[in-house]
Amino acid sequence: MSSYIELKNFSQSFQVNGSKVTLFNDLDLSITQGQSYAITGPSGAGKSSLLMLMSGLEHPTSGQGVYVKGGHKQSLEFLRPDIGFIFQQFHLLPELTALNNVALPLKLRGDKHAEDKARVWLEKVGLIHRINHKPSELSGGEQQRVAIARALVFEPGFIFADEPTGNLDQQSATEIADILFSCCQENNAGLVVVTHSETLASRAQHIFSLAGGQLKQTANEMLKAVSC
Ligand SMILES: Nc1ncnc2c1ncn2[C@@H]1O[C@H](COP(=O)(O)OP(=O)(O)OP(=O)(O)O)[C@@H](O)[C@H]1O
Repeated sequence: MSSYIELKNFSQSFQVNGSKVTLFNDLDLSITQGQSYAITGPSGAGKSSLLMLMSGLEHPTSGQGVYVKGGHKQSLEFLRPDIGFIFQQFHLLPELTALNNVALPLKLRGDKHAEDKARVWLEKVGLIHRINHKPSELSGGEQQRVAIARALVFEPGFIFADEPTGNLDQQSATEIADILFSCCQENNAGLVVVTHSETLASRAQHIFSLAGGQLKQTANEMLKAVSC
């Protein structure tokens, strides 16, 4: 039975200098393990905010969010140990080698085989020859490969990626997208990608556009045609 995340009637607004700013109202969305999703939309539409809400790391102004695992319904806070994050700026720890960056989530969970498992993941993302390099000694594309390995090494049910190719040239972006989608598929992880790139979005099975507070599903075929 696949796990899933369900958001119902999600609304988010902020008080800025005494006036109310509404990002979205009554938004509904379901994310199922093993499926891939892209969220596109203009700058400031609330895509990153939505990612933080669906991961349970922030709370909506109103609405219900549930995480259903093994048929058991629980609040979104219980999702935290079961999600991996990937960011545009990589966010690797600068003092640690690639190996230790990837091993860290396992070490924090008390896994005695953390480094062996990290090595396997660095091999999967094509970086076995760079395991002792620190982030400053790696290219942007290599750092993002480390970040993907770190996000997936503890086999979470869901991966949330915020502009994962935003800092990369076209060739590195294509390579990173290949690795990200294939690794998530191999691990049966649900993948949610927030992006301005139509090329990246078109790889997802489900594509949404967030604009003017409305989340709308886009026909994948249409976007694929545009991005070709
Ligand atoms: N805590 C907060 N208080 C006030 N405003 C906020 C807060 N968090 C986010 N915002 C505002 O919400 C809006 C949406 O931000 P968000 O980063 O989610 O947009 P985005 O669609 O991901 O944009 P981009 O594509 O540029 O990254 C922005 O105008 C931001 O300033």
